[in-house]
Amino acid sequence: MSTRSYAILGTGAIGGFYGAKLQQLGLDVHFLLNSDYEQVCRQGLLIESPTGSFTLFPVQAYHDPQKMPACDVVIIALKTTQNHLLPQLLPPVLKEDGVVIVLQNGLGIEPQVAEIVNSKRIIGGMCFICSNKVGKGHIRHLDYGMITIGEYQENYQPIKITPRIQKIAEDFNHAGIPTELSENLLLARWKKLVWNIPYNGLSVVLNAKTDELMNSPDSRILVEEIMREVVNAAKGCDCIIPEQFIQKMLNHTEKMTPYLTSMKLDYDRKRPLEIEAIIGNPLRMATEKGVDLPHIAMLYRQLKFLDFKNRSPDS
Ligand SMILES: NC(=O)C1=CN([C@@H]2O[C@H](COP(=O)(O)OP(=O)(O)OC[C@H]3O[C@@H](n4cnc5c(N)ncnc54)[C@H](OP(=O)(O)O)[C@@H]3O)[C@@H](O)[C@H]2O)C=CC1
Ligand SMILES: CC(C)(CO)C(=O)C(=O)O
Repeated sequence: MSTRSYAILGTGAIGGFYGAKLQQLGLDVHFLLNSDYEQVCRQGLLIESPTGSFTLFPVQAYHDPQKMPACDVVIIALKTTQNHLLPQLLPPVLKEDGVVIVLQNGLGIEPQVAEIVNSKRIIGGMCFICSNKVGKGHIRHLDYGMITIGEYQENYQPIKITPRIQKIAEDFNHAGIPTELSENLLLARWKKLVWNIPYNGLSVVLNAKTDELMNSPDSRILVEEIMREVVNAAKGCDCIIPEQFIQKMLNHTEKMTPYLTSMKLDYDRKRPLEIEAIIGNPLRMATEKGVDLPHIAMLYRQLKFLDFKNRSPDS
């Protein structure tokens, strides 16, 4: 049994789910909470999942990172819109030889984290999961769960699989969370964006679930055109995604239970949207390499407009 300790920064849909699974395995897990803190201290974390529902109790819950122990592995599971808090949240919970795993959607977060901790201690993770926080301390896992993990190196240079990510992957695997290891984090992030940019973006702009986006010939064309732009953007950043990958993502989404993307859920709850991490940063990275991305640039401006309007006091 591993003796690694874990800190979860942001005990929501993914942090709550993955952290609870790791604790269920018997690992030492410490959870940072915001508005759910008191409820979770009293009643624990309720995890509903098709793979088995359970209540995690007791929970090592904290409201203040200064009161948390320094851990071997820190999982960043906040929304990226809260990442401005990381300079306060991260240093107290990370052991001197510990590592940070960025389990957030999007691109360009690891370089931001590298401004807080040494870049040699950063790992990126992409979650292929459908999970929602549906109430205080209440996580509903709907489908999937796999995580792809890759070491971060400055400027996203590819790097061989290291023993430390193998060990972390073993913890996840033993906890029932399938993992895949990647030697090229930048490529893995771009591949995830082939899904996230069209579906997260269009779900808000067109007010639609995944099945609606797939069933209308018009929105399906838009999805495909945007996916093609993401593949071109990735190519401009030296990441080659085969053309068949687009069809694979389309087929996969057709089979998915109709799903409201995380960006649409945030929009409906009038929360800030992860526009910069999911669309703005990739758009800027590829534009700097000279790639023209008219659909994505338009999607970015539309989302910025809608997000601003949605959260203005008179909306
Ligand atoms: N949900 C999913 O299926 C997937 C999500 N992702 C990505 O994972 C990341 C996390 O998303 P998700 O889990 O859905 O988000 P959630 O909103 O469900 O979880 C974020 C959690 O962070 C907490 N939080 C916010 N501020 C603080 C703070 N200052 N201190 C402590 N906790 C805080 C929130 O608490 P409170 O609500 O009380 O503020 C919330 O519980 C995102 O980047 C998302 O894009 C990726 C793949 C799938
Ligand atoms: C691809 C998906 C649906 C789950 O991995 C997701 O990332 C999201 O809703 O933001």
